[in-house]
Amino acid sequence: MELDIFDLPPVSPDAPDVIRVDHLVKRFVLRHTRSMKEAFIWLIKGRKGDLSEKFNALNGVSMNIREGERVALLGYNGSGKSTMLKLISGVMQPDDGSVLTRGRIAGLIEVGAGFHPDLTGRDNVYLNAAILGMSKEQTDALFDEIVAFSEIGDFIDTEVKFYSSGMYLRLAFAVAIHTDPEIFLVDEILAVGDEPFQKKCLKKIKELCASGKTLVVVSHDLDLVSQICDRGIVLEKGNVRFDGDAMEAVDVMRDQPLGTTKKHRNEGDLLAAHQKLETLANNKRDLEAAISAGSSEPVAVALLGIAEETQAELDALSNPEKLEIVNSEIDRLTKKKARLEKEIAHYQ
Ligand SMILES: Nc1ncnc2c1ncn2[C@@H]1O[C@H](COP(=O)(O)OP(=O)(O)OP(=O)(O)O)[C@@H](O)[C@H]1O
Repeated sequence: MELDIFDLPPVSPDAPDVIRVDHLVKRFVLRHTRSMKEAFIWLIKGRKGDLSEKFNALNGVSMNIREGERVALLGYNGSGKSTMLKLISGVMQPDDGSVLTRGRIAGLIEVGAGFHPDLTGRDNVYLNAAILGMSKEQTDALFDEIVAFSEIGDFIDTEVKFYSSGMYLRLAFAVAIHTDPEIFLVDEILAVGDEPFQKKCLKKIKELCASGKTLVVVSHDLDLVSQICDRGIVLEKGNVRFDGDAMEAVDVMRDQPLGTTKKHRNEGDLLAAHQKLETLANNKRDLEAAISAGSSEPVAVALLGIAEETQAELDALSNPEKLEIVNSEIDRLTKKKARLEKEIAHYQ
C-alpha cells in the first residue's frame, strides 16, 4: 500500500536534536567586473577599500532539527537553501556560528559530487560508499542491490564522465539510500531523474521517513513538499522568515492565508478516505455473505473482484480468515476521516 503522510510516525516531543544550527553565517564575495581605470585608481590610492564586496548568504540562522523530522527548506532563488544544506552536510564551512549533527549523514546535494569522472560507475560506488562511511565489505554485500536499484545496467563499468545527469543521480541515490543514513539531505537534484525513477526515489524516501529517519529537503516543488514534510522553514535573503508546519510554509511561499494548503489537501484526502471506506464496507458485506453462504475461496475472490485497488486489500479480501484486516483498515480510515473533518473545521 502506498504510504501517505498520515502513516508516517509523528515525531515524539522528546526526540533528541540531530541537527543544531546556531547563528550560522556564510559570507561570499560578490565579484564585480571593474574597468582598468577603476583598478588603476584603486592601486594609486594605495589599495584603499575593497574592490570586491562581501555579502551574507546566511545571516545568523538558527534552527534545531529533531530525530525523525521531515523538514523542507523553502525560499526563492538565492535565499540560502543550498548553502544551508552544504553547511549541514559539512562540505562547506561557516564563517561564523556552528552546526552540530548526530548520526550518519547522506547528502544528495550536487549532481556528481563525490564522483570521480575518470572512474567507472563500479569504482565510484565504492568511493562514494566509503565517503558515506561504509567499509569495502559492507559495500561488497550491497553492491548488486545498489546497481539493481540504479537500473544503470551494463553502464556500471563505463567511466562516469560519459553518464547523463540522470544516470549520475540514479547511482548517487542508490548508493546514498543503501548506506542506511540517519539523516538524509536532498537538494533539488531529484528533478533531473525521469518520472518513474523519481517515483521510486520518493517511495524509498517515504520508507526512510517511516522508519524514523530524519529528512531535510530543498525543493521548489511545493506540492511534493506538502506530501512528504511535516515542517517547513522558509528562508528569505539568508534569514528565517517562517518556521512551522510544512503546509503553512507552502502558504507563505504562495502568499496565501495560512491553512489554505492544509484545507485543500485534507478535503482531497477526506474524499478519498470516504470513497475507500465505502468500497471496503461493500466488500466486507459481500465477503461476510460469501462466508456465511459457505462459498469457496475462489467465489469470494470473484465476488470481491472490485477490491483490486491495492494488493494489500485484495490479499485481505481474498482470504475470509483475514476479515479482521478489513475491519482494522475500516477502523483506521474512520479515525483518519474524523481527524481530517476536525482539521478542516479548524481551518473553516
Ligand atoms: N560558492 C559561492 N560563491 C559565491 N556566491 C555564492 C556561492 N554559493 C552561493 N552563492 C550565493 O549565495 C546566495 C545563496 O545561494 P544558494 O545556492 O544557497 O541559494 P538557494 O536558495 O539554494 O537558491 P536556488 O533556489 O536558486 O537554488 C546566492 O546569492 C548565491 O549566488
